[in-house]
Amino acid sequence: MHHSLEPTLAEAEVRREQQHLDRLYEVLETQRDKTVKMLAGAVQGSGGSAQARVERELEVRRLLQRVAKYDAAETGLCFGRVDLEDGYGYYIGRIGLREEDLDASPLLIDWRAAAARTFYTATAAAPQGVRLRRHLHTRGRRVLRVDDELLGNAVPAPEGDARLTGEAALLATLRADRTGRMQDAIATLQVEQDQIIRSPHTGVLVVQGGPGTGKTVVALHRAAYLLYTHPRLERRGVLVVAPNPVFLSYISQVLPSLGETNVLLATVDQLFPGVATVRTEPDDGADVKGRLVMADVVAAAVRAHQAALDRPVRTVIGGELIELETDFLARTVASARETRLPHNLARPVFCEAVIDDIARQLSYTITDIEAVFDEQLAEHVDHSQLDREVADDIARVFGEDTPMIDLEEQKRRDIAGSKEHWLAALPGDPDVQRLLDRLWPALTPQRLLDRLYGDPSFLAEVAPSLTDGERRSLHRAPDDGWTPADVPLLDEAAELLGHDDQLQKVQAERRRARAIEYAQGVLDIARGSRAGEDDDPAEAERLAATDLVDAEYLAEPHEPTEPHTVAERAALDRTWSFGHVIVDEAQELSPMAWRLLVRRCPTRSFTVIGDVAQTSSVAGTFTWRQKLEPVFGTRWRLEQLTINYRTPAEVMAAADRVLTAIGAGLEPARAIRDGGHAPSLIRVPPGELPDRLREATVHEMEAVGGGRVAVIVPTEELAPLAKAVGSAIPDLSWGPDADLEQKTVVLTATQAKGLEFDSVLVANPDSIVTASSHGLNDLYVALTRSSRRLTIVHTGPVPPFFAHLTT
Ligand SMILES: Nc1ncnc2c1ncn2[C@@H]1O[C@H](COP(=O)(O)OP(=O)(O)OP(=O)(O)O)[C@@H](O)[C@H]1O
Repeated sequence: MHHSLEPTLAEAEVRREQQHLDRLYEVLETQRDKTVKMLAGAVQGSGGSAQARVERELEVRRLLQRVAKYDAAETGLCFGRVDLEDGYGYYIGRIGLREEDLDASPLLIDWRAAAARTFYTATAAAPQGVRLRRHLHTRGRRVLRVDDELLGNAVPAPEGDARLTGEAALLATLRADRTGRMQDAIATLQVEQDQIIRSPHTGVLVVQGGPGTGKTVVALHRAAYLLYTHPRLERRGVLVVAPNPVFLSYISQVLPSLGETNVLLATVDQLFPGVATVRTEPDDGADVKGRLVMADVVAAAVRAHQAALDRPVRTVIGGELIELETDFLARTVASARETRLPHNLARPVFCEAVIDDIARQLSYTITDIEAVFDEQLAEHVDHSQLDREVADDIARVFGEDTPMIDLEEQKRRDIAGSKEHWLAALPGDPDVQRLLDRLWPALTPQRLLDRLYGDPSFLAEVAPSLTDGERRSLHRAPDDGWTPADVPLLDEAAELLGHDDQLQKVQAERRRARAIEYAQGVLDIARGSRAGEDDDPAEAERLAATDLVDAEYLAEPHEPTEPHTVAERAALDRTWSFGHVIVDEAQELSPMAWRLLVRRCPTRSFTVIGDVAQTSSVAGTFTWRQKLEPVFGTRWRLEQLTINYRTPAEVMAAADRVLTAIGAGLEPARAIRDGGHAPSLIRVPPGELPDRLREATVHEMEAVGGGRVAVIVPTEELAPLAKAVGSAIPDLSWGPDADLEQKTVVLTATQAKGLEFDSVLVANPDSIVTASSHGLNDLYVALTRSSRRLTIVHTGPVPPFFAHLTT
C-alpha cells in the first residue's frame, strides 16, 4: 500500500508558483485576444480620407507589433521573483502585465523597468532590501523547479562566488548544450552587465571585455533596454552592427525573443542600400581602404571632376569658337564650391555660370558679325540718299520731337536680346551638354570609385601620399564587384557627391520609356491578333500603354513597397539617422567604417563593445584611445567586463598565455566555469593531419553528444581540411556561409569570432600564428570559442603556449 508523501517544501513552492504562472498566461491570452480583435477591426475598416487611411495603416502596424510582443513573451514569460524585507514582493518577466483593474498591483514587471533592477543587483553584501531572490525554471507553461537565494542581514551570506548573482540559475544556464543560436540572458544578467545595460550615459560608452564576458549579451540587451526606457527612440530605431553574416544569424533570435522590432541588425557592408558586396579581398587592400587618408583621396577624386584645368577650354558652340579662360573657370569653380553643396547639387550653379559666359560670348560675336555685315552692306548703297530718306520718314512720324538715335544703346539692346536668346537655347544644345559633362560631370559613388580603382594615373594624381604598392593593392577591373571595405568609401563619396536627383530622374525616365515601349509592343501584338474582330476605339483607349505601364511600373519588384517597421525603412535609406548605434566586435572597424557609422547617428549616441586582444586588424593590437580618438575625440567613457562565462578555467589557462604574448596589457577575465577537462594535445606527422583531424573531430562529436563542435583551421588550409573532415561527417558545414545549425562546422579564426561551441579543435596553431600580423590574436580567438572542451592537433613541436599541458 502506498502512502502519499507530504509534498516537500520545494514541491509546495513549485505548485504555488505554477498557480501564479497560470494566472499570468491567462492575462497574457486575454490581452492578446483583445489586441487581435482591435487588429481585425482596423484591417476591415475602409474608405475615408487619405489621412484616415494613413492613420488606419499606422494603427494596424502598431497593433501588429503589439501582437508580436505578446507572442514573443510566450516562452519564458516569467522567470524570477523578489521578496523584500518589508513583506512586498514582485515577479519579473519578459513584459509587464497587470489585471484589468488598473489600480491592482502589477502581476508581472518588465525586466527593463526600474522596479526590476534589484532582481539583478541585490547581493548578499548589498541586499538593497531584498530578502529572497527566486529563479523560476520553466518549460512551456510549466514550472519545473525554483532556485532560491536568501539575501539580507538576517541570514548568513550564501556560499559560492560572491561576484555572481543567482549563481545556481546562472550555472545551470551555462551548462546547457550550445544550440547554434544565442539565447537571451534576461533571467541571469550579472551586476557588471546590468550596470552597462542600464547605463544612463548618452554619449559614447565603450565596453572592453575579454572573451566570453557577455559583451554580445550586453549589446543586445542594451538595445532592448534603451527602446523600452526611451520610447522616442522607437521612431528612429536602434542600429546594432555586427562583424559578419554568420555572427548575425547567430544573434538573430535574441531581440525578437525580447519582443523588439525597431532594431536593425546589420554588418557595415549592408549599410549602403543598393550595393551588395560580392567578394572579399586580400588584407593589404582592405587595410589601405580602411585608412583615414582615404577620406582625403575620395575628396580629391571628387574635386578632380570639378573643372580642374590649368589651361583655357576652347570649343565650338553654335558654330562659333568659344573660349573659357582659366581665370573665369577658377572663379566659377570657387563660387560653386562656396555654396558648400555636394558636387551634384553644386553642378547647376557651375553650369549656369558657364552657360551665361558662353551666351555672352556668342551674343557679342554674333552682334559684332551683324555689325560687320551692316557695314559691308553700307558700302554698296548711297549713304546720303539713304540717310535723307530715313530722316524724312522719322520726321513724318514724330514731327518736331524727332529722337536722337543712340547707336551704343542700340548695340547694347541687340546684345542683350541676343544673349537672352542664347540663354534659352544653350542648355538644350548637345555640344553644351557634352562640354558641361566634361567640366563638371554628374557622378555616382560607384562611377567615382570605378575610376579611382581602374585608372592608375588618376589614382596617382589624387592619392599622392600612398606608396606605389598601396595604390596597386587598390587596383581592380570594373566588373570585379564590391568588397566590404569599399562600402565606407562609397558612403564617403555619396556624402560628397550628394543625391544625384537629376541622374536618378533621367534613369527612372529611361526605365519608364523602355517599359512603355515594351508594353506598347505587347499591346500591338495583342491588337494585331484581334485585328478586325473588335475595333472598339474606347477599348483601345483603355489599353493605352502609358496607363498600363503606370500600374505595372509601380508594381515593379525593384520599387520597394512601403516598408513596415522602422528597421525596414532605415535599411533602405542611406540618410536615415538612428537614435542609437550599438557596435559589437568594435575592434574590427576601420577608421573609414567609423566615419560611416557616425553619419548614421549624428548625435553620436553609441555603445561600442569589443576586445582589443581579439582584433584582426592588419596593424595588430591597439588601444581604444588610438582607435576612437580620431572619431570621437576624448568624449567617451570606458567600462570593463571582467568575468568569463563561457570558457572553462582549464582552457583559459592556455589562452591567457597567448594573451600575455599579445601584450596589450589587459587583465585576463576570471573564468567562472571549470569544464573538468584539461585541453588535449595531439601531435601528428604532417602528412596525416587531415585524417587525424577527422578522427579527432568524430571523437569530439561523440564526447559532446548532441552538442556543437567547431574545427578551427589556418585560413589557407580551410578547403582541404574541411573536405577531409567532411568525408566522415555528411552534414558538416564550413566557410563564410557556414550553417551554425549544423552540429559540426569548420571555420577560420576570423569566421569563428563571437561564436561558441561545446568542443573546439584547433588545427596547426603555429600556422595560424604565423599566417598574418594578427596571428596571435586569431589563435586567442580560436582557443576561447570553447564552452567545454579543447583539442589541439599540431604537426610541429609543442607550441610554447601549450607546454604546460605536457607535464
Ligand atoms: N548573464 C548571463 N547569463 C547567462 N548567460 C550568459 C550571461 N552572460 C553571458 N552569458 C553567456 O556567456 C557566453 C558568452 O557571452 P557573449 O558571447 O556575449 O560573450 P562575448 O564577450 O561577446 O564573447 P567574445 O568576445 O568571445 O565573442 C554566451 O553563451 C552567453 O549566453
